[in-house]
Amino acid sequence: MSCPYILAVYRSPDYEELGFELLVDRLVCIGYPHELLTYKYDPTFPTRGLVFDSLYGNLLKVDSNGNVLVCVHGFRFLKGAEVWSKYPNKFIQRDDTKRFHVLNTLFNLAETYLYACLVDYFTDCSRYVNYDTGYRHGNLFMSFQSILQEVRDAMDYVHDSGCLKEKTLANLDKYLLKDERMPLLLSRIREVGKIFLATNSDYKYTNAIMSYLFDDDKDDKYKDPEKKTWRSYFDLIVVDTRKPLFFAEGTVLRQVNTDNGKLRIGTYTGPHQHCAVYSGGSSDIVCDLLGVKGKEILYVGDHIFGDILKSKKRQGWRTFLVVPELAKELSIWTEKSDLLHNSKRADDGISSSL
Ligand SMILES: O=c1[nH]c(=O)c2[nH+]cn([C@@H]3O[C@H](COP(=O)(O)O)[C@@H](O)[C@H]3O)c2[nH]1
Ligand SMILES: [Mg+2]
Repeated sequence: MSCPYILAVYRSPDYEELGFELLVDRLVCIGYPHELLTYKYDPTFPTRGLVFDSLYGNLLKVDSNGNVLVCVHGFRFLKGAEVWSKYPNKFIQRDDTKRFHVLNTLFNLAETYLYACLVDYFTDCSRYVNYDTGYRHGNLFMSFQSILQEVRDAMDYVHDSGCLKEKTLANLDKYLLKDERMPLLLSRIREVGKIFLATNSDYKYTNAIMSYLFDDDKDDKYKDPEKKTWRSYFDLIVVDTRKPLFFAEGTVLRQVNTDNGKLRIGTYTGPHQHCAVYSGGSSDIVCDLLGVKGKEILYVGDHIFGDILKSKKRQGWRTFLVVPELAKELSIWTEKSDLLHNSKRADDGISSSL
């Protein structure tokens, strides 16, 4: 199992809003205009899986074959002819990852909205001259490609510097959904199999989040000495996994000292110890430590590339992609089934009269 959005479900839109504000702060800090601070995160605009075209600065919704379904520049939706002129046959080569950046994860929602805000701002700002591939300000040219790079760097900064984690931990009730049934669910799964946790987060953050989710605080344990720590619900815990690298060569496996969160030096070579926490490693090491083969593993993740594709294609693991948005989509399909049915009938009617 991966951790964020699987075991730890962030509250939407509060968490994305926090990510967006930290991203804008970072951009302003590195020299972007202060006016950007006036943009407020709008959860109704971004959706997961959009593609940012770093040549023309557009956000695209494409189907699984690369056909462009929707194209938006800032907040302006392009009409059919405009889309055709930029994308011949209304089609893109999604494999061109230098040009097309796919915004796959729920962490990317704030980033998606930020691309729209930046393009909206620079397009309307009289200080900048608009070009097809970016903006000119005096003798400075800012390409959409450089905007992409700077936003990506800002995103990594927000994660790596710890500012997002710090704010999340300071207000866990606001940013995390807690489901009291989690310990029971994991206990039931463990009756029939083994459970492991593999997360890219570090131990300190994982421990804080999981302790909160499992009510694993010291006062409670004092009252009830039988109470189990969150770690006891797992057969194996690996942090700092660096997926997708984890599914290939991986990194050195080290043991975490759970008293102080520090890594023990040297590569861990001993047998697996229950309730121990490891850092790094690879999917092969997980199989060895648990004594299982690839196809015996069901891996639950929310990242179609980093979690699902890599584990399936490289290791033959069975996979389970969590797509929380589907619940909303399905309820729309159910609630509006009459409308959708009538619209299909009208379509069929038009086709048969042609
Ligand atoms: O540098 C980064 N740039 C990113 O775009 C990014 N997206 C997620 N994360 C971090 O990944 C961790 C979640 O990992 P898992 O889903 O594997 O539990 C969490 O700790 C996240 O902070 C990022 N770090
Ligand atoms: Mg994840």
